[in-house]
Amino acid sequence: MTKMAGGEMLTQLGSTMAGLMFICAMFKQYFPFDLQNHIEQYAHKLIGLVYPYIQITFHEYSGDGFERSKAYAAIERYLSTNSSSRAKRLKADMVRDSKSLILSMDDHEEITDEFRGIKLKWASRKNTPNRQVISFYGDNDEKLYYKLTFHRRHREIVTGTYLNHVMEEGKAIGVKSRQRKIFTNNRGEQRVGSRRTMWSHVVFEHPATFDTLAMEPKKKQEIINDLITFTKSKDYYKKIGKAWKRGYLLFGPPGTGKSTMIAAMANLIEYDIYDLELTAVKDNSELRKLLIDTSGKSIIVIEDIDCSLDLTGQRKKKEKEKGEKKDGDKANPIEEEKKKKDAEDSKDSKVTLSGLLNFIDGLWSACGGEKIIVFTTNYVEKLDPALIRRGRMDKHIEMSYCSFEAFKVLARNYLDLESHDSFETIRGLLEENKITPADVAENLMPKSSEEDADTCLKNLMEAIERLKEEARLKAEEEEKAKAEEEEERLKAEKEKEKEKEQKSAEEEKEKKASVAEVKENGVIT
Ligand SMILES: Nc1ncnc2c1ncn2[C@@H]1O[C@H](COP(=O)(O)OP(=O)(O)OP(=O)(O)O)[C@@H](O)[C@H]1O
Repeated sequence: MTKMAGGEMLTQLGSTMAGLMFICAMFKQYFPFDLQNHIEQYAHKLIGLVYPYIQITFHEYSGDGFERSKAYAAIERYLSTNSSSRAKRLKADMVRDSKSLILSMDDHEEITDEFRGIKLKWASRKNTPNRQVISFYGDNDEKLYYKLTFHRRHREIVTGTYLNHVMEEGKAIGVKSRQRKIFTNNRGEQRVGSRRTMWSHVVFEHPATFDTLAMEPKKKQEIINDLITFTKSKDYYKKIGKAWKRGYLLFGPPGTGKSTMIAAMANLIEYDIYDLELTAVKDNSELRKLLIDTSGKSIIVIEDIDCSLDLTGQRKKKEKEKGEKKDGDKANPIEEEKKKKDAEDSKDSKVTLSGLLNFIDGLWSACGGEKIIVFTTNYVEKLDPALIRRGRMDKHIEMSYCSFEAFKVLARNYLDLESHDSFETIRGLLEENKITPADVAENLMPKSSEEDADTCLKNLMEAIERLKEEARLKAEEEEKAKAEEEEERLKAEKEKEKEKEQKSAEEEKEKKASVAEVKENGVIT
């Protein structure tokens, strides 16, 4: 056999390609579309007999063509991490709900993947519709799809394990890169695409994390472990036959970080937040609808549960202490109007305690994937034990006044301080006085560029001393009021006693008079 020179070989390859292209063009031009289809089908069958590879295609839009295929999206994300370092041509896109650009293989690009020693080929393809078909069906969209090719001896492992692995990885990447949202139900029904929902949302961007949360480290770590264990326990919950959900009850005085904790939780496990305003829910069936409309990987929050529902099922107007209007504040007409509307709404609402219990652990509560339900309250003792019993609220977390350990977290966050001469004094002050982390944080925040760490710590110590003095005066006043009350009570008791004595003296007198009358007249009346 004569050896061909490189240039000669290329020339021959070029002319072969040109020949093939010519045949294809003739084929497309002179054969009717239906006949082309038939010939292609037979050609595929013929190839299947001698070709040892299997191909699976994943179309971007399948079935009715309205919804983007979840499998396609998962593969896109899986390949975005796998292909971005290997493919030569990439395309970048900002996918809906994603916080960053998604890099994926460009159309007609190919890469190989390896799984348990098996080599697989992924290709990104695009079908440009045939003109005859466009004119007939009016469908002129390009169809994107991925094609997976592998040797037929690996069929079982690919269809049984590899594809699951791709889907799981793709979904996990999706969860990591998606923008998280915070939903609220107090804006009435909304239309999202073709469906209606009671939830409206914005992107959730709260910066709180467990690092910035002031709390005893041991307690904090316990909560972190609990949350992480929960997120990884799908199989465990399945095994024990329990819906994959967990309830947290956060209780403590205002300003101890209950809302901050919820934000830190959502940021840690990357869940969405559904902030459920119970006073805006009409009745139990609307509550159930709202629940069904929540997605998996979400934290459903009911803040100040004691203000939203009383134990007989009659709802009260929500009056959060922190939001109450101070005396002398000018009335804001919009606020006033809103309050009036809230009050009217809450008169119409009929959510009952049993409706809420059903919401937490009824049959519907298992729908839609993993969920965390959080209740917050300033008055845990006001809640019905049925509502917060273990199993419903699995973890009760007390958010308390600022301890020295919690203060150290705030000092590190706000002032970049690990230690300071004043820390021991502050430790003593915090042990003796009740001050919320919110108040400590407020004092540690520099109010101007002239305020350094020393000034902020001094401000804090003065604030605690002031609080101490206020608490002393308040205790004195309370003592005085109590003493006055006691005095009043004793005085009232004495007067009552005196009245009683007077009354019995009068009765005695009357009795004596009537006896004398009987004696005198000899008649019993
Ligand atoms: N434990 C904490 N760690 C860090 N910051 C805190 C903590 N507690 C309070 N803060 C600060 O105080 C502010 C108010 O706290 P937050 O709203 O979380 O308290 P809360 O307990 O939810 O109050 P309420 O019961 O009134 O809703 C927060 O924005 C945060 O800056």
